[in-house]
Amino acid sequence: MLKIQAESNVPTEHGEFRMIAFSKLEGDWMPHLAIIAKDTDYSKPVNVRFHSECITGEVFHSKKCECGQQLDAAMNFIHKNGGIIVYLRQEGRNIGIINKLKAYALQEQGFDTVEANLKLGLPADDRNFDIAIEILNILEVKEVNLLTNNPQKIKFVKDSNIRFNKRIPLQIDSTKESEAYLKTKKDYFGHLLEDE
Ligand SMILES: Nc1nc2c(ncn2[C@@H]2O[C@H](COP(=O)(O)OP(=O)(O)OP(=O)(O)O)[C@@H](O)[C@H]2O)c(=O)[nH]1
Ligand SMILES: [Zn+2]
Repeated sequence: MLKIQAESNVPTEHGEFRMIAFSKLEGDWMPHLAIIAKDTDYSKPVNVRFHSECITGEVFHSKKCECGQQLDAAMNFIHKNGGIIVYLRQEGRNIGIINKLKAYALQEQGFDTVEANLKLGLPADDRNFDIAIEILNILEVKEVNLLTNNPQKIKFVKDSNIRFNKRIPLQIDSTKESEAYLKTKKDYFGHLLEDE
């Protein structure tokens, strides 16, 4: 059973958060994390971001995607307005960093992000958000405002016991390197992205 393995306060550039590690196993090196703003009011809809891990974007500031900037924007918003970032160990839409780098190598040859996964015999997106729902239940969250552009994340909440109040868009301006990636998100996955 998924449970809280450890928790502590963490001061960050965006302010102080409570960080909680969730896993079935105590010795897990890659637990899912909840990063929670101090004054979060659970009696109102809670601002929640489901964020899938992206080491290239978040740690190394890759320009190929907007994950790092989305995480920063979400931390900023949540520190100001209360809420929770559920940080999911779903690197590369859950294909892992080795496969993501293989997919990037194919993208260098001209395949888009979806085609590259399919060419590797992998699904375009191998994620589900059941574990994020489980984490919200452990935290006793009843109703959410979801920070996302991804309709799949909204569907997972709507199909769960958690009430969906509204979506908060989390759009980052595209760059020349991320333009094609964002276009594929919109055209193939139906992401709710406004034209710039
Ligand atoms: N397979 C693959 N994964 C990628 C690629 N670029 C980014 N990713 C992964 O895509 C995921 C992006 O996840 P999220 O930030 O949760 O975002 P999302 O599903 O786009 O939805 P939003 O909530 O709108 O941001 C991360 O796990 C990245 O590692 C790529 O080219 N190929
Ligand atoms: Zn990324």
